[in-house]
Amino acid sequence: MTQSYTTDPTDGDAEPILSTDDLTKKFGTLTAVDGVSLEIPADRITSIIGPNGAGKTTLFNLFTGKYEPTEGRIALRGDRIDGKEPHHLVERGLVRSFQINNFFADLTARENVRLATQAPYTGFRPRDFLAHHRDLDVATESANRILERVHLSNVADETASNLSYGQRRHLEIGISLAADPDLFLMDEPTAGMSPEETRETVELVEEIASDITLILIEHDMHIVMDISDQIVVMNEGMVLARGTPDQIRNDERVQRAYLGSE
Ligand SMILES: Nc1ncnc2c1ncn2[C@@H]1O[C@H](COP(=O)(O)OP(=O)(O)OP(=O)(O)O)[C@@H](O)[C@H]1O
Repeated sequence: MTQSYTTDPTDGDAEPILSTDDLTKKFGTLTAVDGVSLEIPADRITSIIGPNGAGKTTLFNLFTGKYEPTEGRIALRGDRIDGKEPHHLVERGLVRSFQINNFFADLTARENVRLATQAPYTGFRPRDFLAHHRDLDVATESANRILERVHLSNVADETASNLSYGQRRHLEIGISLAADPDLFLMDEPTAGMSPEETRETVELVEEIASDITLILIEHDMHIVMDISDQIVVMNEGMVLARGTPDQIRNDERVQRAYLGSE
C-alpha cells in the first residue's frame, strides 16, 4: 500500500516540532510501523487514530525512545533523537503520560507533584540535599501552580490513593507537566472515564494545548474530531491519511479502513 496524504492542515511554513523519515519498527517478521514519514506541527493538537494493531502505540514508543527504530529517523526540532534514552528526551522537553498509576499512592497530590518538580535536580551528595532543602518552598509553589492547572488545588492535601479515578489521571498529567515539557504525548487521556470526567479532561487537554504541543492517541472519535488540529490515520503500520478533522471525516479511504467499520 502506498502512503498518501491529504493537504497539509497546518501553516505551510511552520517548523515541525517532531518529524519522522521512513520510520520503521519490526518485531521479528511483523512490521508494526512501516516507513512512516510525518510532521507534527508545533503548538497544535495532533491525534493519532487507527484500528487495533495499526501501530499507534509502537509509534509513541519510538517517539519517546522506548524502542529504537529498525530503520528511519526521528527529529525533534531538527535534531536526530532516534536511539536516544527516554530521560534524555524528557530533558529536551518531550514527555509522555501513561494509562498507569504512575504516582506514590501514600503521598498527597501536592507531594507527588513536588517530587516530580524536584526530580531533575535530585542528587545524592549532602550538598545536593541541602540545596534541595532550601529549594523546598520554590518546589512547593511550583507544585501548587501545577495542581491549579490540572484542577486539583482543592484536593492537594489528599493522598493520591483517596483521589477519584479522574483526579488520579489529572495527577498523572500534573506529574508530567512538572518536567516542563513543550511536547506532550498522551495515551488515551480519557480512557475509562465517566462522561463528566471525560468533559473535564477534554477541557484540561485544551487548556494544556494553549502552550504545549500535544500528540494524542485517542479512540473516542467525538473527542478526536472536536479537539484536533491535525489527525493522522494509521493502518497496518502506515499513515493512511493526514489532515484536518473535516478532511479526515470526508476521506473515503479513512471511511473504508476505519470509521466505516465502527
Ligand atoms: N513488543 C512487541 N513485540 C511484538 N509485537 C508487538 C510488540 N508491540 C506491538 N506489537 C505488534 O505490533 C502491531 C502494532 O501494535 P500497536 O500496539 O503499536 O498497535 P496500536 O495501534 O497501538 O493498537 P491498539 O489500538 O490495540 O493499542 C500489532 O500487531 C502488535 O501485536
